[in-house]
Amino acid sequence: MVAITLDGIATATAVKGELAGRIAALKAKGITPGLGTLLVGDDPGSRSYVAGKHRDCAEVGIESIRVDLPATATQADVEEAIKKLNADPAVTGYIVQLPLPKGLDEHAALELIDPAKDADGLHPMNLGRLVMGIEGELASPLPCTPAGIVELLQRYDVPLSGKHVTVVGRGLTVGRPLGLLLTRKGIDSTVTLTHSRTVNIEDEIRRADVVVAAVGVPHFIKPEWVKPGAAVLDVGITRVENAETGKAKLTGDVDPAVAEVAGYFSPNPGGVGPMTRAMLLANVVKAAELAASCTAQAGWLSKCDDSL
Ligand SMILES: Nc1nc(=O)c2c([nH]1)NC[C@@H]1CN(c3ccc(C(=O)N[C@@H](CCC(=O)O)C(=O)O)cc3)C=[N+]21
Repeated sequence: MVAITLDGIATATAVKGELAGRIAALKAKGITPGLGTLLVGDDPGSRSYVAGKHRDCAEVGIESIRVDLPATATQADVEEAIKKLNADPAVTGYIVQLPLPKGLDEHAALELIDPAKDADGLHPMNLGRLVMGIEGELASPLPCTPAGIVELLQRYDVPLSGKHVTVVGRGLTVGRPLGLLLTRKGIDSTVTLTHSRTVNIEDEIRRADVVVAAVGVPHFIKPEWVKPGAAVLDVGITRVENAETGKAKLTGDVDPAVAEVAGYFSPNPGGVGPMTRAMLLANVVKAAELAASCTAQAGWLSKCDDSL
């Protein structure tokens, strides 16, 4: 069997196309959605992702506001930059690119983000709303990678209800919130959330209808661990820079031979990464819409800005 490719590039293009009308409607009301990014330090991977996000914004007609701080920035510098983004009316949503350099407190930084502008859905209040399973007007923005994973699976009609999903990795941006999202009413998967201390991890993977690998260990998932026909999503990425050419080699968490056993396979690059970026744009547009309709407490907004 050769797996059906879950094409994240094509699917992200479709998602972006669907945002165009909403962006036009906002602009007609005099509102331009604006994505802010805060990047600290000079990690080449982070630089490349942030650059990608700004290109995406330009492509769909969203403003982007880029704030870069040097690797030597202190916690106070980072917090001051966050407060400025909270106050900047051109920024309808923003992200603090993670990981922050060693020594900086990520949790304190995330907690300072105005929840109404939290384009990553990583503010504790928004994560709390995800835990509570709040939907509709009160729903929080979803973390972009989990949202992108579910969107990709749904658009390819991969069954999730009652299915067993094994998530490999329990990180803040992927594994942990993905477990919460997949077990929501309406999605209804059964989730096994595995990590580096899981005993016999291959057994947990073998019984999965859907495997999501987000560990950052090159080619960790082996073909003999995968149930034939399962959907396998390769999320983790390891980047090795070639000092001479300056080019980076990207290696996913899944052994490419898995594509011969799986029923569906999302490659890396070209799979979940572009979907993550598309979901970020969707969150920014949604934040701008909520600000525009001034749904105040009903939305992610803690306050209603009459100037909008
Ligand atoms: N606050 C925060 N939010 C994030 O969403 C976040 C983050 N921090 N830190 C790092 C991870 C990683 N991440 C990626 C997004 C897109 C691609 C992506 O589009 N990748 C392309 C290839 C990109 C390339 O060539 O470098 C692909 O998979 O096809 C990859 C990785 C978002 N993250």
